[in-house]
Amino acid sequence: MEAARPAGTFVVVGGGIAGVTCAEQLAINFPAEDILLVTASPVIKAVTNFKQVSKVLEEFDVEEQPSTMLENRFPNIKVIESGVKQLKSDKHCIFTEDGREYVYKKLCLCAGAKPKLICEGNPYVLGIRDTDSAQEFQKQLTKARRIMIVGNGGIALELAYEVEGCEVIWAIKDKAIGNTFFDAGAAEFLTSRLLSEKSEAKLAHKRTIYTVEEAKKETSTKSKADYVGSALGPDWHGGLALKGTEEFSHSIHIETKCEVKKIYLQEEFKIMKKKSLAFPKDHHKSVTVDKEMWPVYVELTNGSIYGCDFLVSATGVTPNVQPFLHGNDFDLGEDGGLRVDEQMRTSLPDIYAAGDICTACWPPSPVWQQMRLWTQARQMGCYAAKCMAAATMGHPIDMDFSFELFAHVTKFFNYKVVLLGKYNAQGLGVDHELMLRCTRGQEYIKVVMHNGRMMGAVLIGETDLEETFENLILNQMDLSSYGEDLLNPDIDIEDYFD
Ligand SMILES: Cc1cc2nc3c(=O)[nH]c(=O)nc-3n(C[C@H](O)[C@H](O)[C@H](O)COP(=O)(O)OP(=O)(O)OC[C@H]3O[C@@H](n4cnc5c(N)ncnc54)[C@H](O)[C@@H]3O)c2cc1C
Ligand SMILES: NC(=O)C1=CN([C@@H]2O[C@H](COP(=O)(O)OP(=O)(O)OC[C@H]3O[C@@H](n4cnc5c(N)ncnc54)[C@H](O)[C@@H]3O)[C@@H](O)[C@H]2O)C=CC1
Repeated sequence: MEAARPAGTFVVVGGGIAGVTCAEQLAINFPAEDILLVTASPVIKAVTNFKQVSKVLEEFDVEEQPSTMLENRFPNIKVIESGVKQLKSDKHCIFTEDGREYVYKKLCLCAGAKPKLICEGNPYVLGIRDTDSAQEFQKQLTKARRIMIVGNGGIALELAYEVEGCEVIWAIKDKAIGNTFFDAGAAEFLTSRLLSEKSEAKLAHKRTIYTVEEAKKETSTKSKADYVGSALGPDWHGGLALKGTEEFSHSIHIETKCEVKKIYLQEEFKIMKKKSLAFPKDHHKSVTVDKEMWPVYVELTNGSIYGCDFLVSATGVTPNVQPFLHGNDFDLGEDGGLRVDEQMRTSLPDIYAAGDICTACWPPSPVWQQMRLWTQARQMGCYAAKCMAAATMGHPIDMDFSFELFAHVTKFFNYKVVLLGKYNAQGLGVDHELMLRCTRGQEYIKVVMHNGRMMGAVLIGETDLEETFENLILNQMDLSSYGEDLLNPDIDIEDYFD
C-alpha cells in the first residue's frame, strides 16, 4: 500500500450533485486548501444555469462532465476516480479500490442511493439510476413489444408518458397514479392526458440541457466494478429515444391496487399451465387470454397475469451506505440513510453527509420534508460544506433558508408541476381543508389550508401562482377572510397580496 497523503484534508465522497456542490463550496471557503473529491463514477455532475426562481424555488440544468472540468474551474479541487471500499472513522481515513488511503480532517459522504428493486438479480427486472442503466433500458426497449412498469413515483410517471411503440402495463399499489407527488384529483387530471394519444408536436424538454456526450467517451475507458454512477435527473430521457418495436405512439394499461406476487420465466410458466391476459385495448381490465409467448410473466396480487419482454422496477431508492458501515457505528434512519442533524453531521465525529445518502433528522420546519431530489441534493451539499467550514473556523451557522419550505419544480406529462410545502397535506391528519381549481387539459391548482393558513400547494400547468403561494405559505398569514377568492380566476391574486 502506498504512503498516506498528508493528514488533514477536507474529503468529499461522491461525484453526484451533492458531492460536487459540497466540494465546490469548500473550495470557495478554503481557497488555500486542497479539497479531495473521491468518486466511483468516471464523470461528475455539474449544476449549470442556476436560477433562483423565487425565495426558495430554484431551477438549473445538469451536465455530466469529465472531472478535469471541475478541477479546471476550481484548481484546489483534486478528483480521485476510485470507489471508497472502507472507512475507518476512528483513524479518520478512507481506503479506495485502487489501494490508497486518504486521511481526512472532515469528511462528507455523498454516495447517493441505489434503486430498490422488487427482485434483485433477475435479468428481466431493470432499474434506472444512472446513464448506464438508462442506456441499458433503452437498448432493451428497442427490442420490446410489451413491458411492465412497477412503482408509482417519479420514474414510473416519466416512463408511463415517454415510452412509445410498446405496450405498457403499469402496476401500481395505489388507487391513482403518481402517489408520491399527487392526490387522486391531480392524478385524474393527468391520467386524461396519459390515456389520450400524445400530440405529434415535439414535446418540450423538462430542462434544456442534459449532456452525456463527454460522459460516453469517458465511460468506455473505465472499468465500472459494482458502483453505480450518479443519479440521473431533469430531462434524463431527453436525449434517449424511448421507443419499442411497434409503430403506435402510446399504449398503456394501468392495473391499480396491486403488487407483484411472482415473476416466472417462460419455461416455468409453461409448466404451470396458468393463463395470462392479453393487453386490454380499451383501458379496461382484460378478460381475453393471451395467445402469445413472452420471455417473462408477472403475476399480480389481484390475480392478473401478464406476459412481457421485461419489467422496470421504479420502486424507490435505498441510501448507498454499505461501503461505509463496516466497523463504524453510524446511526441510521428508518429509510436506511445516515442520520444527520441540523448541521449535516452524522453520529460520528467529523463525518457529514448530504444528498440521497442521508436522512434529515433535525426538527423540520412545519412546511418542509425531505424527498430524495436533485434540488435537495444541491442544497444539502452546499449547506454541509458551510457547516464543515463553520465547525473548522469555530463560527456558529444558522440553518439554511432553503429548508424553511419544501419547493420542487418539475415536469410531468409535459405539464409544469410545482409542489410547495405540505402539498399532499402530509402529516396534517384530517384537520385540513383543500381548495381546488381545475380547467381540464390546462391547469390544476390545489391548496392545502390548515387553521386558515396555507400549508401547501400543487400547481400543474402555467399558473404563475408559485411566488405568491410561496410567500403565503412562508408568512403563514391568516387567510380565512379571503375564502374561495384565493383561487378565484377573476381576481389577480398577486395584486391582492402585494
Ligand atoms: C431516472 C431519475 C430521474 C430523476 N429525476 C429527477 C428530477 O426530475 N428532479 C429531481 O429533483 N430529482 C430527480 N431525480 C433524483 C435526483 O437525481 C437525486 O435525488 C440526486 O441526483 C441525488 O444526488 P446525490 O449527489 O445525493 O447522489 P448521486 O447522484 O447518486 O451521486 C452519488 C455519487 O457517489 C458515487 N459513489 C457511490 N458509491 C461510492 C463509493 N463507495 N465511493 C466513491 N463514490 C461513490 C457515485 O458514483 C456518484 O457519483 C431523479 C433520479 C433518477 C434516478
Ligand atoms: N421529476 C422528478 O422530480 C423525479 C424525481 N425522481 C426521484 O428519483 C428517485 C427514484 O424514483 P422512483 O424509483 O420513482 O422512486 P419514488 O420514491 O418516487 O417512488 C417509488 C414508488 O414505488 C412504490 N413502491 C415501493 N415499493 C413497491 C413495491 N414493492 N411494489 C410496488 N410499488 C412499490 C411506491 O409506492 C412509490 O410509488 C426518487 O427519489 C424520486 O423522487 C425520479 C424521477 C422524476
